[in-house]
Amino acid sequence: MTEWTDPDTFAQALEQVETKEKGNCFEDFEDGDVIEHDPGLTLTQFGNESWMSQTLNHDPAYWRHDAAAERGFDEPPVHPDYLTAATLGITVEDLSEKGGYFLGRTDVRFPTAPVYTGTELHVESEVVNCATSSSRPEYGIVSWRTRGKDAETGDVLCSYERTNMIPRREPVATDGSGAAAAEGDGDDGPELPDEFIAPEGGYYEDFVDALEEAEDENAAVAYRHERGRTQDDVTVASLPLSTLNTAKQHHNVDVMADSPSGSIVTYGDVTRSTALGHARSDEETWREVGFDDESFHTFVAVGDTVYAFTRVLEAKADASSEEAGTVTFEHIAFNQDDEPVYSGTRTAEIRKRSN
Ligand SMILES: CC(C)(COP(=O)(O)OP(=O)(O)OC[C@H]1O[C@@H](n2cnc3c(N)ncnc32)[C@H](O)[C@@H]1OP(=O)(O)O)[C@@H](O)C(=O)NCCC(=O)NCCSC(=O)C[C@H](O)C(=O)O
Repeated sequence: MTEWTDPDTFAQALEQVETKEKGNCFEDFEDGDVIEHDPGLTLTQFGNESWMSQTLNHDPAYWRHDAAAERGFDEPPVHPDYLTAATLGITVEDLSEKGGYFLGRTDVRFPTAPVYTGTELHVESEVVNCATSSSRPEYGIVSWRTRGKDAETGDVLCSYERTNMIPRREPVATDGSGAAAAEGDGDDGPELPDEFIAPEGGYYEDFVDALEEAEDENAAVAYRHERGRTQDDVTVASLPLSTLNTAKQHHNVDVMADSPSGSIVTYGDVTRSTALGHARSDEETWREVGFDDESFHTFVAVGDTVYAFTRVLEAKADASSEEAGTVTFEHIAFNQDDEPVYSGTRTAEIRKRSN
């Protein structure tokens, strides 16, 4: 028998054989396609606690039965960030395993809440838009509407619309207008207010008071959170794989050496959940309502530290419980060089001070 493990022979064999490909390229998606994702995942207590502990989401209602009961839950529920990350993770093999960067997401909602551990997740996605990238000929831009359902009841537990850059099989000619606009628009951005106000505490009333104070002056309610989380092998590779996220961006250093990031990068949902964990540690969260206009601005890699900045946009008395009001925040995750890496708006019910 031929000794195929002789290095020269093996190199020739590797060049000549077909590669059994994984994932899809831009050309494989068409508007209106519906994809039922084969991987499923049971939302376990272990998965939930691993996600929450590593992203510093330590709200006791998700960890302790007494704290859960006090917040109206039957038991510590599945954290919405873990549910969102698991819903997306299951879709990766079909949608983004080829190596497309996660650019943004909007309309993240939880129609059936709370969700408890032991629930089996079944996920489907519909292609809602396929666009040419005007700046990157080797990529297209694809958006999908995704729904994560309870496999037993069919209830939608988490839904959102996500956009990724997806590699093309064949690069196309582009007009380069995206890159040109970015270089030459000369826009310095909006001016900052004269003053920044931080709420005194983390209750609903603290946000209302701070917004009222800001209204009287040229001020904004905005502050940074002290905690940071340096990215390591667990956050970069283990957490995405625990959600069945097979994107090579998170665990294949060899392939990623030749990519725009040059190395493996943190799963967008880890970056975002970590920043949200920092923000939540400075507030009295009651329930998560939803997330919009999420964008990933630049890569986060092993050794980078994820910090968070919060701007309070609005506070309204209406909420699902009299114990809470509703607050809309803009959260910005940033790195050790103060570069924004993620931004998005979040609407959450925040507990009122008890009388
Ligand atoms: C990915 C980048 C390196 C691209 O940078 P750059 O080339 O400078 O271009 P732009 O950032 O302007 O964007 C490229 C085109 O994409 C469009 N875009 C950008 N954001 C959105 C959005 N939210 N929705 C729709 N379209 C968007 C721009 O308009 C550009 O279009 P065009 O001009 O026509 O070409 C850089 O953006 C970057 O580094 N981003 C961070 C990416 C990242 O780190 N994501 C998280 C990690 S990857 C991941 O989590 C994968 C995940 O597992 C999964 O599988 O999804």
